[in-house]
Amino acid sequence: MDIAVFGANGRMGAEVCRAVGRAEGLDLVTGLDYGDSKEDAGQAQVIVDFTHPESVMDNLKWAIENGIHAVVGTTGFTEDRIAQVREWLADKPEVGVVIAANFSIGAILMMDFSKRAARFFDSVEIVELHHPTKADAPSGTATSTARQIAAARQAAGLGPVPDATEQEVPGARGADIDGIRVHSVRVKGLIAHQEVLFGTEGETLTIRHDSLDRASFMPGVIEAVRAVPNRPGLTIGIEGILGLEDPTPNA
Ligand SMILES: NC(=O)C1=CN([C@@H]2O[C@H](COP(=O)(O)OP(=O)(O)OC[C@H]3O[C@@H](n4cnc5c(N)ncnc54)[C@H](OP(=O)(O)O)[C@@H]3O)[C@@H](O)[C@H]2O)C=CC1
Ligand SMILES: O=C(O)C1=N[C@H](C(=O)O)C[C@H](O)C1
Repeated sequence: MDIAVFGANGRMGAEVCRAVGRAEGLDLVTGLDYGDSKEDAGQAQVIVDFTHPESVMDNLKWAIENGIHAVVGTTGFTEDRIAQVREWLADKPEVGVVIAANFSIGAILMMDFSKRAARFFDSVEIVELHHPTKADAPSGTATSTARQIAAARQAAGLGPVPDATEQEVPGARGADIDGIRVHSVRVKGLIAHQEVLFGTEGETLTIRHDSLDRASFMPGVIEAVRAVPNRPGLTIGIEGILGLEDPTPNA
């Protein structure tokens, strides 16, 4: 299968180019970076996008219009963006698009465990920690985790998180995503890490995941690349591709 990588000179794109090069049955036809013409990617059956939230929609529109499947790791997928992608796909129902905020198996399990734990705890906050050159805050993974926890709390009939939100300094209590507090740390030496802290009377539960190397994302990316031609339409997250039940929105 012929693959083109968008963002090929970036931290993730370069790793994906190497992973595709090693994967049996996958051929890297081209790696594109900012400003490159997309023409060479026209030969590909699947594009993989790890670019920038400001670039990804143009790339995706182009791929769908040209009948090319896409695996997207770039973050920044709001509900409006997801709706836009669905609209483009309506005109090309044979095209498959997989969008996932995180391709690492450990991170996917961390989100899954957090979703399961959500209904048992009154308090919950998320701390995401990343390398200092990350383009966005909060991370796509933290946003997705917060949304999934909020949905699980609502389904269980829990009210809003009861903890104090007063702050003398703006930002001290983090961002509010669907009622869940999210704190973003940017520190040199880190790659991608997240803690979900739950609390109730007399006990806490902390679920932590660490990506210590970008290699952690590659098995998920390669699985998604192999799967996407057989999954027309939009797939959010790779839970279904990995055989985990109950895929939930994680834009
Ligand atoms: N889903 C997941 O599992 C993961 C997702 N990510 C996400 O992936 C994205 C990229 O992260 P990262 O690799 O660290 O970022 P980098 O900045 O290292 O890489 C992005 C690359 O994309 C290039 N680029 C920007 N626009 C375009 C375009 N239109 N066409 C082709 N290339 C383009 C940039 O070029 P230039 O520098 O010239 O602008 C840069 O080389 C982020 O949104 C990040 O959050 C990251 C890790 C895992
Ligand atoms: O930019 C990164 O590095 C990462 N981005 C993704 C996100 O925003 O969640 C996935 C992972 O956290 C690494």
